[in-house]
Amino acid sequence: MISGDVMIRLDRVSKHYPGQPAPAVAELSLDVPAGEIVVLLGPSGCGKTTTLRLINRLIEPSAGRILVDGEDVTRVDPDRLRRRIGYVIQQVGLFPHMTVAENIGLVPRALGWDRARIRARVDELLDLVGLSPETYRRRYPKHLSGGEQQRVGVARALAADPPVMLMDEPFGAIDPITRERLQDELLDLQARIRKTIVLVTHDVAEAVKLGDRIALFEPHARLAQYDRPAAILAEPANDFVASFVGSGAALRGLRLERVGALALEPVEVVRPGAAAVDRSARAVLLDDAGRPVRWASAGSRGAAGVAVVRTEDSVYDALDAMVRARDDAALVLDAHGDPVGALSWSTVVRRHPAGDSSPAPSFGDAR
Ligand SMILES: Nc1ncnc2c1ncn2[C@@H]1O[C@H](COP(=O)(O)OP(=O)(O)OP(=O)(O)O)[C@@H](O)[C@H]1O
Repeated sequence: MISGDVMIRLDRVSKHYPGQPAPAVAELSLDVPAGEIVVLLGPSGCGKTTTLRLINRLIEPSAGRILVDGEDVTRVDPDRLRRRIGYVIQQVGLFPHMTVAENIGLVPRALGWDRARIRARVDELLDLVGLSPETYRRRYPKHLSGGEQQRVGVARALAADPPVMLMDEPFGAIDPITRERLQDELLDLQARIRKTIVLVTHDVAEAVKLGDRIALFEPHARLAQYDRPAAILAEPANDFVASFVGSGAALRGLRLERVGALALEPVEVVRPGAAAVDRSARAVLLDDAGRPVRWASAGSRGAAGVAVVRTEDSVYDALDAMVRARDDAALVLDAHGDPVGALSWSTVVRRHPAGDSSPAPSFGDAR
């Protein structure tokens, strides 16, 4: 490793395509920490794909140095380099005449693994990306949905367990619902495998959701800002960044805040057949199985049931649940599913953090 935890270092890297008036990438310096997802975000033509392909030497730099795990990539044999760097692209690029198993097993075969080891690895990877090996290993790419093909593409990139993954608009061609699901799956996967991932997108929402850090480019790969998503949304470095992240930035920022970080109001739990005792607290009526049925107190009136969220959910999800329940508060459950308080709309809007200035949640359990 270079210093600290840097896995990829771009050091004043430029790429000037022959015949082009301006460089596609100009003197770009960027450190990618090990185990993080760094998103390259920016308008079309700003050099995101060029930057990505410089890292695995699909494109050679005109100037500057690129280090992967401390090694100058121009000094490494390209085949050896690419085995250490998984690569996932929008068009997936599965070979149509090969089965899913053969596609995933490409790199292990090139590495000379024996058949039993390849087969075991293929099944392990299919499981990892949520595809049943029995169902999928013998299928051909044309018999898979776009989302399934994308999962196979990810499995193939992971085949030789590379420490680094490059993903170029991996979910670009996928419908919005499947796209959300694949993004969630990528985050789940990353929590388990902790790769260093560089991912290209031009979608701000995707960048905010997936990125541990976002590198936001202006045209010609000029780095406008490199920071945590919350910082980019809250404190854009210049007018370009502010206009690129757009007017929905404040709302998007709520996806990054957890319900548990805000002050909750006390909730009284009322069991079937009992009445609320504490008139000052919100009371929620549970059914025999302990599921919330409706608010039992004055003040809160979910026209469409009780909005329920968990402490680890985002504040954005809490607002979404409130809007759907047509209510101004959501019941908050802990990781065990037990009620710990209520989050009110006004707390979100005024953003009261959890702390000693607010009343601690308290529970009357009237039976
Ligand atoms: N092989 C090439 N030869 C000449 N110019 C190229 C080549 N590849 C890319 N370019 C130019 O380099 C610039 C950066 O392109 P690049 O594909 O890296 O941008 P991008 O940010 O990934 O764009 P998009 O989001 O549209 O994919 C563009 O002006 C593009 O036209």
